[in-house]
Amino acid sequence: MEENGKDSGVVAMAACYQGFDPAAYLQYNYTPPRADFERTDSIVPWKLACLHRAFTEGDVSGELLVDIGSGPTLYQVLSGCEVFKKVLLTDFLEVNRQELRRWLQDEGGCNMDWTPYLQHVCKLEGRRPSEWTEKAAKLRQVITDVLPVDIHLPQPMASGALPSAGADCLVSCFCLEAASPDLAAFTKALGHIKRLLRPGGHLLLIGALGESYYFGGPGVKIPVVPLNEEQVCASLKETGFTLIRLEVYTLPQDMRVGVDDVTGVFFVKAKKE
Ligand SMILES: C[S@@+](CC[C@H](N)C(=O)[O-])C[C@H]1O[C@@H](n2cnc3c(N)ncnc32)[C@H](O)[C@@H]1O
Ligand SMILES: O=[N+]([O-])c1ccc2c(c1)CN[C@@H](CO)C2
Repeated sequence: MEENGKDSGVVAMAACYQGFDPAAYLQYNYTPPRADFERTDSIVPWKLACLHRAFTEGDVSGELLVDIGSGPTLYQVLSGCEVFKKVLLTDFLEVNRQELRRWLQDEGGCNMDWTPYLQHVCKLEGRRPSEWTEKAAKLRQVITDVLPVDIHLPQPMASGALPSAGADCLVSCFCLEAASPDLAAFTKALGHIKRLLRPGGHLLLIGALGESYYFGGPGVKIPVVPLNEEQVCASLKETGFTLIRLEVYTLPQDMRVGVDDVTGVFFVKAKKE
């Protein structure tokens, strides 16, 4: 711990993110092959299927869904937007919050066309893919804000950002392990975000397995806490979450495209008792 009370590893992680490039990040991870809706073994369709099932199997409900560490993406809430009246997106970087606001304001200038994602989730919902325009409108209606967040603070969001009882559901994808200097900080951050969730609320957590770095832009190499399934389960247990389901995706060789050294992806559905 440094004299100003900030952990040096956390300060170093924040410095790594100063070069983060939303457009490059989207290009690296959210275009084919990693986002190929014609391939059953592509990563993004697998994530969307996990999220769709988790949001629609009947035990998740309430008013408010909060996505922690949204980055420049909103695939995380494409299913949740049909279940919750209000959705908040959050990120540490203004460049990412701006990217999300550009899409929400629908005034052009976005670095991403989410149409194939909207169409794919409509299909998962048994709707015609052409209903993607209704889903886009629903998203723009329920996502009421894009707010700052810092998972390393005991109170990750500004006081008053959430109702005193907390959110009814949290989703967080590739954030904690990619923003933490080590496993202890990862686990501590999990405890911090748990405080944003009401008792009985659910956490849907997606993350990288076996990853030690990723590129957040050209030449922007960001260290990642390499996790295995046992460590994920141990951190959830240590922070008092009840594990409901853990699913694991192992990357086929052609999904390893040089933008990181990730070997697998985990999906966790857990509950705060
Ligand atoms: C790998 S990206 C994940 C983006 C997106 N959720 C996804 O699924 O692709 C990691 C995100 O964590 C954010 N981040 C970095 N440090 C953070 C912190 N201290 N608290 C919260 N988020 C942080 C970054 O700004 C970035 O958007
Ligand atoms: O394949 N994907 O869908 C995908 C999406 C985002 C990310 C990864 C893979 C792996 N690296 C993480 C950063 O730690 C970010």
